[in-house]
Amino acid sequence: MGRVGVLLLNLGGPEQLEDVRPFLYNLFSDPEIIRLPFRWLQRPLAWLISSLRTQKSEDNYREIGGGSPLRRITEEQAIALQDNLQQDGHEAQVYIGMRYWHPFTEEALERIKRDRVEELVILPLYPQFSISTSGSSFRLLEKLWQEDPYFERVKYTVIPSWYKRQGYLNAMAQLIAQELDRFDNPDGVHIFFSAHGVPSSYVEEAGDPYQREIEECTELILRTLNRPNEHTLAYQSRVGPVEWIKPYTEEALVELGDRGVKDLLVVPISFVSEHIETLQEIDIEYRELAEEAGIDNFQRVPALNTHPVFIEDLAAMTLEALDGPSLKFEDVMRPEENFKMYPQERWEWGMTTAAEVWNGRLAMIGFIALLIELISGHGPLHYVGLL
Ligand SMILES: C=CC1=C(C)c2cc3[nH]c(cc4nc(cc5[nH]c(cc1n2)c(C)c5CCC(=O)O)C(CCC(=O)O)=C4C)c(C)c3C=C
Ligand SMILES: [Fe+2]
Ligand SMILES: [Fe+2]
Repeated sequence: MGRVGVLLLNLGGPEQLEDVRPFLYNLFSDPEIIRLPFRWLQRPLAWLISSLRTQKSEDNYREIGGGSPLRRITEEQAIALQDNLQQDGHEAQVYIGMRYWHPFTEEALERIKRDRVEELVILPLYPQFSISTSGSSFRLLEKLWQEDPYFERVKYTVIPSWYKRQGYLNAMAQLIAQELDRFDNPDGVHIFFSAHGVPSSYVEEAGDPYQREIEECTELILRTLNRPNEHTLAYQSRVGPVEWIKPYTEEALVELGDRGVKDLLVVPISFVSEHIETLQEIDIEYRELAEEAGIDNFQRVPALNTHPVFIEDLAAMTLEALDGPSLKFEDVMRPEENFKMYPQERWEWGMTTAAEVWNGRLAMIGFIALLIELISGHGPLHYVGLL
């Protein structure tokens, strides 16, 4: 066996407040996050949306100490995985490739090349697959692979999702059981699974398996946990005006409060590290909302981070991937090449859905342009260098 590497993929997060705006710009420049009918619109729109969202995002990051802990935790996971493999007699270098912030995927590939890695396992730190997360990183990797002939030599395999693995399920069940047992009446606690949402069109039109995988993952965790508690699954972190998959976490919490639920345990399930959505959105915003709705005892299960059972399973997954058949970028699911996130496919005259969508889009662009002009004294054409 040649030199072995493991590439951990993750989203990345701003490490300090100054990073928030460029981080958001990178995120919204990704066509897997905002898909537009014209490529040329991507960057101006990314600039616009990131500018409009920076203040709100900065306020959120300020509430958790001024930055995301994602890099630190992912580095700890990488070290723990490398040590675990080494203790079992396997020499492998673990690399981190973030999609929207440092260390970027491009930097990881440079290191992999410099170290002359010959065999590589590509392991996204997302248990479930989504076009917007693992799919986006795979698409970028495929492009980088094609651009550099060095990578023709690298034998690689991709792990698309891994939420069914018993080691992961055991680690999740252990964490939940531990938190349940802190309540006075553990069996009476309502378990609330909160997953990061995606726009409904990803699932309904692009065939993103994300929602199905989240639902199946929830069932598998509950089966492993083997407790009698009632449960709910809902989706958090909606952004923008389009419809996202339902139920929404904020609505589900209010409904449970109205039903008289007093003890609630939140389980974040689409991510394996603490991040802004757990530390700020769940621990601060949703807690406040739940308490207002009458839920007196609101607790959360910590993210897996470097839980030893989880790290052991990442190591086992790596070794199985090295021994098993290799899976290429083109083998892992992705949307149709020219798929559009909005409902129209074919133009028809009259007040059709397509016409309404276009009216809405043009009105929105006009409105935003006006807003920018009012705030800054300069119009958008000035900013993109056209005036
Ligand atoms: C599996 C997890 C995630 C999915 C699916 C996902 C889709 C998705 N996200 C946005 C927009 C934003 N995401 C942001 C931060 C963020 N997203 C995830 C995970 C998933 N996103 C994480 C873990 C984080 C936090 C990283 C950190 O800094 O700790 C943000 C920025 C933060 C904010 O302003 O709230 C945005 C914006 C979309 C549009 C989307 C699906 C299309
Ligand atoms: Fe996100
Ligand atoms: Fe959020």
